Amino acid sequence: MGVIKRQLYVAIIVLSIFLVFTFSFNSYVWSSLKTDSKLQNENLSGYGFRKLLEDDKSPVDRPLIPGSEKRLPQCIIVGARKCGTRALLEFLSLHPQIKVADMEMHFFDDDENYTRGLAWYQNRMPYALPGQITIEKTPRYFIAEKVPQRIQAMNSSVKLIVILRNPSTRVVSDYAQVYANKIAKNKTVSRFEDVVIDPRTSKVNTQYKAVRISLYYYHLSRWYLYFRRHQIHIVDGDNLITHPLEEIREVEKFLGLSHGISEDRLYFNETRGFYCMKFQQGEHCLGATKGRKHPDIDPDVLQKLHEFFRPHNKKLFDVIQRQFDWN
Ligand SMILES: Nc1ncnc2c1ncn2[C@@H]1O[C@H](COP(=O)(O)OS(=O)(=O)O)[C@@H](OP(=O)(O)O)[C@H]1O
Repeated sequence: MGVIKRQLYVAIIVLSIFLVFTFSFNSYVWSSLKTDSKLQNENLSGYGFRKLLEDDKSPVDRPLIPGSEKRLPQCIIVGARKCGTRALLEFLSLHPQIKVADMEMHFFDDDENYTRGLAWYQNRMPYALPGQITIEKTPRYFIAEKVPQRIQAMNSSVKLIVILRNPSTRVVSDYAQVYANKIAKNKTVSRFEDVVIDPRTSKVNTQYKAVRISLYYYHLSRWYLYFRRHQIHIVDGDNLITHPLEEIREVEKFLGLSHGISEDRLYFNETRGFYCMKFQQGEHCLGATKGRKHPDIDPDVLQKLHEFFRPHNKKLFDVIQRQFDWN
């Protein structure tokens, strides 16, 4: 009788272990399948895109799906500020082989973040499947002294994207952004003409930060100290506004990807005056802080700005062996 009882106990234990294992395995497979189809939808639907933006505002870690992992970016959009970095990042997020970090990371330019280490940075990246390229953008990287060296220390063969637009227009755009922020905080604001021209000399105020950021040659030279030419792709920010697909095709080529964003994913939105994106369930334009109306500027001041930038632009064109129509 004792032997039968013992055998019964053993059988019950073995059966329980079997049931627990089967149940856990099934729920794992089921949740993986659900997450997998969610991931595919993310690149296909408006819901997925908005979800991506929501995740950005309250970063919730998504469950790990088999084969996907958070990787350090293989490509970084390093700037320049107000040149179309957000538009490019969002357009690229439509590509099935690209995963973008929606938030600006400020890892390499912020000492406090940098000391948190690469594992911290990596953990803030989106999950990506093998073969997908992870991209982040932080426009301040372009002008921050320590950044090129730090990025090189992370990965000396990383791919970098720099977007440049007419430097004078960039100054106006920069001013418009700061102006809007100040107005929102009830702060006093100065006229563009008063900040961009030094009243003592009547020349362009080279201490004005927005002017300094537009000295592209100066900043880009630092990047060329750490990276080879073929690692840095320059996007024409003015053309990105009017012919985004042309610039996207060049970026796809630079990243070694085939065309993954069809023409019908972008359309010109008459109300916004900019290209927006189409999804199965809707459309998405960039937020109101992109594409602000620029103030009317005194033409003489604009002319002074153009003339100021001309020699700097020439140096830039010599270095990048490419011309832009910025006059
Ligand atoms: N499709 C589309 N929609 C809206 N805006 C577009 C688009 N493509 C390019 N741009 C231009 O992007 C400019 C803002 O640049 P950034 O995104 O780099 O700005 S920021 O540095 O991140 O604040 C922004 O500059 P402003 O027009 O001066 O606001 C736009 O001209």
